[in-house]
Amino acid sequence: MSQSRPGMPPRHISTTGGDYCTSNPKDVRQHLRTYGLTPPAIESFEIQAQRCLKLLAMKPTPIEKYQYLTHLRATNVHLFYRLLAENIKELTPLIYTPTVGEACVRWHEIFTQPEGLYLSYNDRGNLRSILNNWPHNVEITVLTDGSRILGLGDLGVNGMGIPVGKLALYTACAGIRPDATLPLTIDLGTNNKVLRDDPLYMGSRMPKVSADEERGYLDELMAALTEKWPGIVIQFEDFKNPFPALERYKDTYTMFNDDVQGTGAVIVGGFINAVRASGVPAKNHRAIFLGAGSAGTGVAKQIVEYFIKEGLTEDEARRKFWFVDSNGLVTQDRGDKLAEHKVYFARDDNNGRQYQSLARLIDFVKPTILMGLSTIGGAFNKDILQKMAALNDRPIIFPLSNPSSKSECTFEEAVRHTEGRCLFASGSPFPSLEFGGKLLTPGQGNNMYVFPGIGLGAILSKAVSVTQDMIYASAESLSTSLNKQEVADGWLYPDIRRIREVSVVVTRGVIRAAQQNGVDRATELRNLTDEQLDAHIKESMYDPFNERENASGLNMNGHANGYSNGLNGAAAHL
Ligand SMILES: NC(=O)C1=CN([C@@H]2O[C@H](COP(=O)(O)OP(=O)(O)OC[C@H]3O[C@@H](n4cnc5c(N)ncnc54)[C@H](O)[C@@H]3O)[C@@H](O)[C@H]2O)C=CC1
Ligand SMILES: CC(=O)C(=O)O
Ligand SMILES: [Mg+2]
Repeated sequence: MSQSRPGMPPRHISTTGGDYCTSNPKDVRQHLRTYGLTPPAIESFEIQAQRCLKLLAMKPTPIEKYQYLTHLRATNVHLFYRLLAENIKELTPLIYTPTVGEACVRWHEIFTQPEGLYLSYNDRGNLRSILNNWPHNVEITVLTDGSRILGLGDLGVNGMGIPVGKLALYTACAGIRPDATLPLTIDLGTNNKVLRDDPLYMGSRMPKVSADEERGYLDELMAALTEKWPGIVIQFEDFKNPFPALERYKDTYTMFNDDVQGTGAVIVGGFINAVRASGVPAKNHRAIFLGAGSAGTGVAKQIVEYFIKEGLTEDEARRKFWFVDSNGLVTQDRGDKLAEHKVYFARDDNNGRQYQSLARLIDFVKPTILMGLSTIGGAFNKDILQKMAALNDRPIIFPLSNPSSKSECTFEEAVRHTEGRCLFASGSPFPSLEFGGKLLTPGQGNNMYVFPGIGLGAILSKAVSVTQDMIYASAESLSTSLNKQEVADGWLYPDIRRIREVSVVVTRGVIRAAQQNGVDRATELRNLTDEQLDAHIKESMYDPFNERENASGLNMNGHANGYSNGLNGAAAHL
């Protein structure tokens, strides 16, 4: 790894096509003094991409492919994003769920280079000055404490893979410039003793600090981030208990919680289409949720809002949900102290019966909808799925836990055990399959369909806060973003290959909601027609294919992209 010179961006945070990029023309090579240090050919993107894809194919396992792509991003950021743009469906599972899950579990073993900022509990009092070490102007950060990474539990600072992966999607899906993104992991200790005892673990070896200590630390961090980068959008991600911070900061900072709010929005987006396709009116639906954590209750809260818009009273809407957690059906008389976020949905009509088994609860509730946000892989077994099929023409089955190993069922299981009749979306991707002479394609109910647009909408509108209306607007916009073919094919979510177009629609909805709520500071956007606003959104997006714009990126900080004077940083793939 080559070192940066003082005052220059560290080499590991690539904002360039790379000093040794084989597409650099002769004059750039001369300017960089790299002439002769790369093979003579001046290569097109297509040729470089061919080599990258060949190299990728040569890597036998997903984690090796992940490592290769990490290396590519670190050494030639524009090539990485071009490749991603052209192969988004194939590459997303490698840089995001499911592979990012394995990468986080093994982060301490596979770590080769820093890709974000780590702040520790011992750094308190100095957070503002440490932020100065970050060499770029930041517009958006994804922040985790690693305490609930996907459905994999507390992974401490190993959780860094999540901010890195989410922000790569911000760039790929919503065109936020790579150098405007900050992956941020706070090390407040971990309750994962196995990791703490592992000599390779790179975080502090103490148990997680108390809730009071966490609050004080986050207060300092939020103020520091906003002072350093006024207008920064802060996305909280994969906190075991995200509710206190969301409640505390939502009205005073431009922040949102992706697991509670983003997930709620993405599921409502697909759910609106599923309800339509089911043929059952909204008022006749009944939902069982396996898992009553931040994501489960976040999703249900947003669906309540949808049901209210469909004409139900809030109480009627709330009573459409039966939540099951690790202690069984969530009821008011269960005998344990319910966490605050579950109280709203706790049942009082269980006649003293405490349902422990999902199968028996299905017999009792006769649900039209089964949602999984429980982290329990395989929980929707054959018996459960067949019960749903027996009760409904088009059962809505959403196994949303991540990564794939934690999915409550696979697409294939859902299709086979419902005779191909289910309306399906999962958190992690599953392949299409042939059934009954038809090719069936699963929906992916993953917050990646909305968080890029929520973030970009907040940035462009210069929102002072991220309101509930902005979140809901992202859901509604997503539900309208399917094209005619996707609707005709019965899809619940648009094709991921159109994610950039979808992000424009979502971003526009978010900006309009910010304007209606009066939280926008970019008030000049209020006068734009939708067409003009779409054009403005597209224009603001980083385009890895735009040679001109990216060439000026090469000159960031007044330098051509020749920071290193050694060969160590040479891109092995080029
Ligand atoms: N598809 C998507 O976009 C998203 C998916 N998720 C996934 O949702 C899952 C849950 O996330 P959070 O709600 O934040 O976690 P959490 O830890 O807050 O909640 C997990 C819930 O599952 C329950 N649970 C655990 N074991 C159970 C069992 N045997 N039977 C029934 N319930 C059980 C727990 O009691 C708890 O209520 C994770 O796998 C996460 O990856 C989260 C956010 C977005
Ligand atoms: C997708 C996501 O945010 C999660 O599984 O936590
Ligand atoms: Mg998450």
